[in-house]
Amino acid sequence: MADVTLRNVTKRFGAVDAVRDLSLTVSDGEFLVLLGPSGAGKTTTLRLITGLETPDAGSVMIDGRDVTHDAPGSRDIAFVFQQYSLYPHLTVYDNLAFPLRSPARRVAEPIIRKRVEQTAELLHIASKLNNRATRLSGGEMQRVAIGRALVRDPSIYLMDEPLSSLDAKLRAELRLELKRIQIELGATILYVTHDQVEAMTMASRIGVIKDGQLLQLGTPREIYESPSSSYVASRLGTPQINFLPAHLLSDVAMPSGTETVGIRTEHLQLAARNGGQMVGRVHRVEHLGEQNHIHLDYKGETLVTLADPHQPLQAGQEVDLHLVRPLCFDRAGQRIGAAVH
Ligand SMILES: Nc1ncnc2c1ncn2[C@@H]1O[C@H](COP(=O)(O)OP(=O)(O)OP(=O)(O)O)[C@@H](O)[C@H]1O
Repeated sequence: MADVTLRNVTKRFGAVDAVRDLSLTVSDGEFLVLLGPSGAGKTTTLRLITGLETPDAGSVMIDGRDVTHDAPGSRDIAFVFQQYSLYPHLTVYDNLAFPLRSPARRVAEPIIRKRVEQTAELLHIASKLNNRATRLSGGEMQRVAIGRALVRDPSIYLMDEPLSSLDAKLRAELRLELKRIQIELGATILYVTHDQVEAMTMASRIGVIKDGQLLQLGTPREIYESPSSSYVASRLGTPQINFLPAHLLSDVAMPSGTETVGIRTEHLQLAARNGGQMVGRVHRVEHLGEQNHIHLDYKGETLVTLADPHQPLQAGQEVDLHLVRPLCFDRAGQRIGAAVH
């Protein structure tokens, strides 16, 4: 496989800066996930790598070679789209074989057969090879779409929300399989999504992107535990991180300049009233099965946290709140270090 580098890449569409001065390296064998909301510039970034778009500034390198102005076909990239993009009139076998049968490749049929069968095994669709593409479930179709990228052994795989059209159960299954396959093949993958669970579970590193800018790049753990800004902190974690204005926490020691305190569920301990400084009132208890979501009122603000379902908490009850090393942010939303408690 290969590595891919974007150097100070900018792409504008009229007045819109779809990608702004973006620099990023996907290392050989890495599973890098770009995480961002709709319109963040994720698809444009992938299209710039494939050559379907040309940057207004900056360069794209594959394995140290500047490919910025090379034709898409010469870049040796496989792209998996959000939609299945299969040939409906062809069998699964022929759909998988299609990329290998291009006249430019001239791969011999016995080799094609071997590659197609290996790929089908890898994706657990070997028994479906003779089905027409339309005679498959959604999950099977998307496996074939992924398989069409995998048969080719390209420099890099680019994946644009390939699981987003599937139901939750299939998504969870394919997440695991994609990660397994990536490790088995040692594949280099750049995967874009707005789904934090996909990013957390599959990525070697996550790049958080917003308005065409890469805000932070790091391992899932780094991004979760040490977000550079309140925006990045809000992209990961369920329930979402709570933000409180610092002036409501006058008894908590925190670095100077702290304007907002970010409180994840693990930063907040609830205890029976025992004279603590911070008192919250349980507003609502949501039963989710293995855990409860607790909605608390604190000085007119709402905090949502997780609690053990056996913890006896009821709406209307007052509880002591203890903060454990929450995240502190300045006026601009930049992180300035955890509160000392
Ligand atoms: N061909 C185009 N012409 C004009 N504007 C475009 C074009 N392609 C993308 N844009 C704009 O560029 C910005 C980034 O779009 P992009 O599709 O890269 O975002 P995205 O993060 O992939 O979003 P989504 O998750 O919705 O697919 C958006 O504001 C979009 O409207």
